[in-house]
Order: sequence, then C-alpha cells, then structure tokens
Amino acid sequence: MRAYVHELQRWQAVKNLVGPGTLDDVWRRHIADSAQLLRVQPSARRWLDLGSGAGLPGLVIAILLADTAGAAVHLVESNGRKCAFLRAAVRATGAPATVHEGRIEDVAHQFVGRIDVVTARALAPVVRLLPMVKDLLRTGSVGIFPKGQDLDVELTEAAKSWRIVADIAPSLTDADAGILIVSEARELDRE
Ligand SMILES: C[S@@+](CC[C@H](N)C(=O)[O-])C[C@H]1O[C@@H](n2cnc3c(N)ncnc32)[C@H](O)[C@@H]1O
Repeated sequence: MRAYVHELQRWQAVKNLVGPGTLDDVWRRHIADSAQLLRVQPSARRWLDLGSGAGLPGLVIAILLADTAGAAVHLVESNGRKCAFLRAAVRATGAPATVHEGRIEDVAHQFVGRIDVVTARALAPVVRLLPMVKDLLRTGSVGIFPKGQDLDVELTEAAKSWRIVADIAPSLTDADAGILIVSEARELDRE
C-alpha cells in the first residue's frame, strides 16, 4: 500500500489525479475510506470498480487482496491520463488488478455474471448509477457505493423510478455519510 501511496503522490504533483489537498490526509481520506468496503463483502474475490479514477476504491481493494487466491479486481476508467497512472500503479504494487480504459457503458456488460461486487465511489447519484449496474445486480453481484450527505435525497429520487433492495452500513471514516449496499434494482416501468 505504501508503494501505491508513493506512486499517487509522485503523479499527483504533475497529473492532478485526486482532489487538490486531499493527499495531505491520504491514509484516512482515501486508503481507509476505500479499504473499509472490503469488510462489507470479506469473502468476495471478483470486484469491478466503475469510474476508478486514481484507483479508489478498486486498486486499494486489489492491494489488500494480493495474497488471496482467485482475487481479481477490474478497474474501469475513461480518462487516459488516469488509466496511465493506474497501469503504473498496478505494476508498482503487483496488485491483482486489470485496467479497462473506456466508458462504463461500453465495458461493463462483459462482466455480467462474472463478478461478486461492483463498486463506484464519487461517480454519480444513485439514480444514474442504477442503470449502469442493474444487469450486474440481476446476475448476483452486490453493489457497494460509499455515499455522502445527500444519500437520503438520492434514494428518494431513485425510488420514483426504481424498486431497490438495499442496506446502509455506517462509514468508518468521516469521508462518507454511509455505505449503500444494493442487492437488487428493478426499473418500475420496465417490470
Ligand atoms: C469524481 S471521479 C472519482 C474517482 C474515484 N472513484 C474516487 O473516488 O476518487 C469520477 C471518475 O469516473 C470517471 N468516469 C466518469 N464517467 C465515466 C464513464 N462513463 N465511464 C468511465 N469512467 C467514467 C471519470 O473519468 C473520473 O475519473
């Protein structure tokens, strides 16, 4: 993990990968915040992280799963500069992660039925996340989404057009308001 943080700090200086100033508190703000998702599904081996950015949470999880047989983390990111960083960070850490450069809408379908958990952090409100993950959830994957203070508003908005089965786990860091865990999502007018 230290190799990842080192690489992140080195690239941030010239490539601006994460929010300005957030690296001052990188271990709490990014590493602990990402690592805590593993406790939600500790036995999951196959992870898919959408809009991975600088590898949060996907690459952090991959690093933690490095010694786990069968672990495979897929990172989907459309920004070429961030993908270049992700590839360098995967090489530097030896983590069991694969970088998929492209748009979620074009790439995610290949993972339907092939992953245990789909994550997305700071990607989109719930109502825009659900269309991206609904086919993954339908085939048995669980969605784990760290969420901020607007979570209740997002869920109310999503409930107008979706029926979702979800839990909210408390966040162990104050970087999130809670962790949304979605096991089913159906579009109401498509039923
Ligand atoms: C706000 S950043 C969050 C990055 C990271 N998950 C984090 O928590 O720091 C959102 C990321 O999603 C990527 N992204 C947004 N829409 C995307 C799409 N349709 N397909 C692939 N990546 C996308 C952006 O390039 C960006 O890196």
